[in-house]
Amino acid sequence: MQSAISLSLSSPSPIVRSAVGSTGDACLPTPRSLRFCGLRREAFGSRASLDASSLRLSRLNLHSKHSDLSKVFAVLKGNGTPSSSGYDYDLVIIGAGVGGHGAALHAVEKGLKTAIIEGDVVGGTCVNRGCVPSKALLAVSGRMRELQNEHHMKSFGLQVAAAGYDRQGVADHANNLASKIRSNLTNSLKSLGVDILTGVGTILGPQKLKFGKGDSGDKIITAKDIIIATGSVPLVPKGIEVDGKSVITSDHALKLEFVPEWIAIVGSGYIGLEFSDVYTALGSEVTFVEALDQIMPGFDPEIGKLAQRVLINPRKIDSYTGVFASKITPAKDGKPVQIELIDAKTKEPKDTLEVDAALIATGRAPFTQGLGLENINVQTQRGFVPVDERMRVIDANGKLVPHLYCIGDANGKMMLAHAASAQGISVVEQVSGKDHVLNHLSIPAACFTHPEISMVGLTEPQAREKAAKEGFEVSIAKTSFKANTKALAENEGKEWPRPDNGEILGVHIFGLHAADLIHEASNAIAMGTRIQDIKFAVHAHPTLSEVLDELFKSAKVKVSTSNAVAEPVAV
Ligand SMILES: Cc1cc2nc3c(=O)[nH]c(=O)nc-3n(C[C@H](O)[C@H](O)[C@H](O)COP(=O)(O)OP(=O)(O)OC[C@H]3O[C@@H](n4cnc5c(N)ncnc54)[C@H](O)[C@@H]3O)c2cc1C
Ligand SMILES: NC(=O)c1ccc[n+]([C@@H]2O[C@H](COP(=O)([O-])OP(=O)(O)OC[C@H]3O[C@@H](n4cnc5c(N)ncnc54)[C@H](O)[C@@H]3O)[C@@H](O)[C@H]2O)c1
Repeated sequence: MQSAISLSLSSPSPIVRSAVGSTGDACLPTPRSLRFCGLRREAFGSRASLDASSLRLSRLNLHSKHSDLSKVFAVLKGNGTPSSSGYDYDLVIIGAGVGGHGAALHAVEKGLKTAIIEGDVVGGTCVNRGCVPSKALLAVSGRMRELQNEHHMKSFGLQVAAAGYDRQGVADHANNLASKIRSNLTNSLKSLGVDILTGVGTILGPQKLKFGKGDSGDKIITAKDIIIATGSVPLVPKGIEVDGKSVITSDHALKLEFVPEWIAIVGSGYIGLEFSDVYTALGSEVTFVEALDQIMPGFDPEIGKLAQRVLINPRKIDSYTGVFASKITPAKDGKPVQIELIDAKTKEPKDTLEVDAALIATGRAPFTQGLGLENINVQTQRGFVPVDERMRVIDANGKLVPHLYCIGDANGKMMLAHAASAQGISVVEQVSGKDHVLNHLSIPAACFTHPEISMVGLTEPQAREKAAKEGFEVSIAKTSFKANTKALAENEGKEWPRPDNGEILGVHIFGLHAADLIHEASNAIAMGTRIQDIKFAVHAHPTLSEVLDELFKSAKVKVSTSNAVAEPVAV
């Protein structure tokens, strides 16, 4: 992965290339283990390629490409120079999850003396209890599905004996991958000289913090700027008793300590859907319990329907919608898990389910315990730290708290690993003297089911609502990839540009490698590339990327470039 990315840079300097190589080589397992110190929480605490640290190290190289040699050496030297700001550090980040890690790496690149405080293990949710182990399990479920698909195998002329799995082997695979990436992340911080301060970070006042076990041994430090990156934990609604065995959250499920015959998944968002893919591939029957009127309510409605046809209907999955799980009692004394369902609107009792296990996937709660927000007059809103569009923290009087930022799950803007990291980078740009506002509508998201769902920008109803409010038309373009030579499954894409100026408002893809394909669209949105220009970009044949080529070409826009021919609008 590293060499593939650095080669594509055509870097003029061999030093730059070897910088990546040597930093990458430094990513050996660390003997130092960081331990959680004193704070209680349920579980205290990227994606297409799982090696997030390699990606970030490569990104460091990518930025360095345009710099002069002294900048390259500064990056290599890392964080050793004393802060010129008069504070102990230029930047202190509380929380070494993906958000904190991304911010720290960018801060070193910018020459800031940086420290990161971590109360548990480096990598946070994504690496230890989120993206990485869940994608490792999904990699297993993808292979199981392929091997179990006799018809598909036969079409290649392949014969495969009955596919089976070793539960502990699968669990070890997920755990080992998380450990490896945790080590990589820790070493990438160390090799750049970021000070990793162990313990709970608490803000004492403006530009002042302490860290430690919360006792007299705590150390006080000062920082010119502070970033809160304390993440989130599973949200368990009232009335649900989690015992970690038969009633579990994603924290427990990722350990795959058992594969239940019948599991109820409460909540059909990202976590619910991805785990339904894993459990059904491993032989479980799944019952969804969803409070809203349809399953997968967060997705674009049409894509949701399509996904239901492929990801739900043919599998051993049934669902209850429009109901709350009001009370869940773990299995005990030979009795199964009891789930009491009430009507989401009337609150009348509806049904009682008896299942082997229940996975609670009803969202995540921001984690700000012990952070000392009261010391700087900041009140959380539904638990989230209030921020403006530049991630600057807003106090209880609606005023910005100088030099204080909050990124990632703790601010609730977009609970995704890459969003946390991008927000961190954006803040570092600002504290280094360059204004930067992240366009959240350009941040892609993906659900790593088989096949995948991906999206960027608005859903169709959101685009129509915006159009009605702002007085423009929306053009809807759709394409399907049923007979593509490269595609082994159906791929469908949808997008909605503005016909008057060609701006892309949203793109949604369902199908093989949708999570990778979305980036052409998200980059186009981020860069402000319009339909009338991108439709002339050439895609290699035969590749899945042609689904986007077709999508862009089929969009109807009124405007044209010098190369483009104006087309009539069909809304
Ligand atoms: C099962 C699952 C699968 C997921 N899959 C994906 C995916 O495929 N793609 C994706 O983009 N996102 C995914 N996510 C979401 C992603 O994990 C989060 O959006 C991301 O981890 C948020 O990063 P963060 O840095 O804000 O917080 P976190 O990763 O939660 O890190 C916060 C860190 O702060 C530390 N901390 C907290 N308080 C303190 C304190 N006071 N002092 C010191 N340290 C403290 C914690 O110990 C933790 O290490 C998934 C989440 C889950 C649960
Ligand atoms: N591939 C990815 O990027 C990925 C994967 C997993 C998680 N995540 C992130 O983690 C976060 C949490 O994921 P999630 O799936 O837990 O949350 P979610 O918000 O995506 O879905 C929660 C679902 O639970 C339902 N619900 C809530 N309370 C309920 C109740 N009492 N009874 C029945 N249904 C109820 C909601 O209506 C909703 O559909 C997401 O915001 C997501 O961004 C991302």
